[in-house]
This record gives sequence, C-alpha cells and structure tokens, in this order.
Amino acid sequence: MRTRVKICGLTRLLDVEAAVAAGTDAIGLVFHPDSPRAVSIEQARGLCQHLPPFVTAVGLFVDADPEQVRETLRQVPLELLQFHGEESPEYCAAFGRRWIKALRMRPGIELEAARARYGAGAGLLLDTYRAGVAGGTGERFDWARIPPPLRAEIVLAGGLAPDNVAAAIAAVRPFGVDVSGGVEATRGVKNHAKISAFMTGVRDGDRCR
Ligand SMILES: O=C(O)c1ccccc1NCC(=O)[C@H](O)[C@H](O)COP(=O)(O)O
Repeated sequence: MRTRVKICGLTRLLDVEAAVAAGTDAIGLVFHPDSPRAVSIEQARGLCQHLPPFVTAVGLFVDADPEQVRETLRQVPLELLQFHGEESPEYCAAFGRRWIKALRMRPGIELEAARARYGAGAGLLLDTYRAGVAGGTGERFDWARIPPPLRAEIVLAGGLAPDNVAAAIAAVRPFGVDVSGGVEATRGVKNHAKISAFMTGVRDGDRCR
C-alpha cells in the first residue's frame, strides 16, 4: 500500500497547485482563527475551486461554534472535516460529512480507548502535544508510543519534514502522513521545493513498507 499524503495549512492558490502537482492526496485548510495559517471562507472557496478529482479538500476546525462549521460547509466544498480540539464524537458526527479526529499525544493518552470512542469517524490523526498550542507545532512525538495494532490505520502528523518522513513511514507504516511546517518557507507560505522533497521522501519510505 502507498502512504497517503495531506499537506495542511495551505493559504495560497499557487501552493495548492504545487501540492497537487507534486501528488498530494489531500489539502488541509485551517479555519481556526488563532492559527497563523487560518483562511477565510472566501479564501477557502478560491483554493478549492480548481481542485482536480481525487484530491480531497479537508477543513480543519478547533472547538468551533457548530454554526461556524455549518456556514463554512454551505460555502466551501469540503469533503472531509478534521476536528483538532476537544470535540466529542457526537459533535464530530453532527454535520453530515465524513470526519477524522485529531488527537494530540498528551502524556497518558489512551489511544485504544480513543479509537473506540471515535469509531464512527473515518480515522484518527495523531499529532504532537504542546500545552497551549492546538496544532501545527512543527515538533514530532515519540512514534514508539503508537500501539502497533493502530499503526496501519492512523494519519501520522507532527514535525514531519523532507528529511524524516521516509524514516517515519518505515518505522510506523501509517495509512497516511500530514505535514505543515516541514514544507513551509514561513507560516502559511509553502516552499515548493520542500513539497517536492517531501513527496520524494514519502516514495522512499514506501519502498521500505
Ligand atoms: O496548522 C496550524 O496552524 C494548526 C492550528 C491549530 C490546529 C491545528 C493546526 N494544524 C493541524 C495540522 O493538521 C498540522 O498539519 C499538524 O498539526 C502538523 O503540523 P506540523 O507539525 O507543522 O507539520
């Protein structure tokens, strides 16, 4: 199986085009107003407008007012929702859209229990925990903390970059990988050479699967 890729925190059309040209499976749009990568509904609509078929537009929310999510869905053609806060399974399921739950790897987190709790979703994304930061930390966590039975189904995030993604895939063999800071020039502005190098790293990792 090949590792699926989501490039997250896109804010510019030329970066979306570069990500698509490099072969990403999904693009992530951050609707959390506190993020330096936040996009408005209008911006997001423009970014999704010319997405080719089979590239998934993912909308990322953090403990958002449900009406904000509903309004975004009315205006932006998002195919998957990513909930990155403390949302309950009932909240995540309330929008009639496929969703994944991001879990930050705080000390003592029980991943098997979380997997059962969020079982109605399309999957789990595991990200680094840093107190006071909702996501996009640019830091990795100890991949050995992921129970082996879960590895094949999770999306691995947190501090991935062109120079470590092959090793991450070889070590974890996840369903997918998610990157933001590791392919950036500055916050919210992607570096196209880093995007290409990241995709090369993914293909290198896939040779070890
Ligand atoms: O990217 C953000 O600014 C962000 C803000 C609040 C919640 C989540 C956020 N990003 C979530 C992502 O999906 C990132 O891709 C993921 O956290 C990995 O980020 P990075 O470590 O920079 O690759």
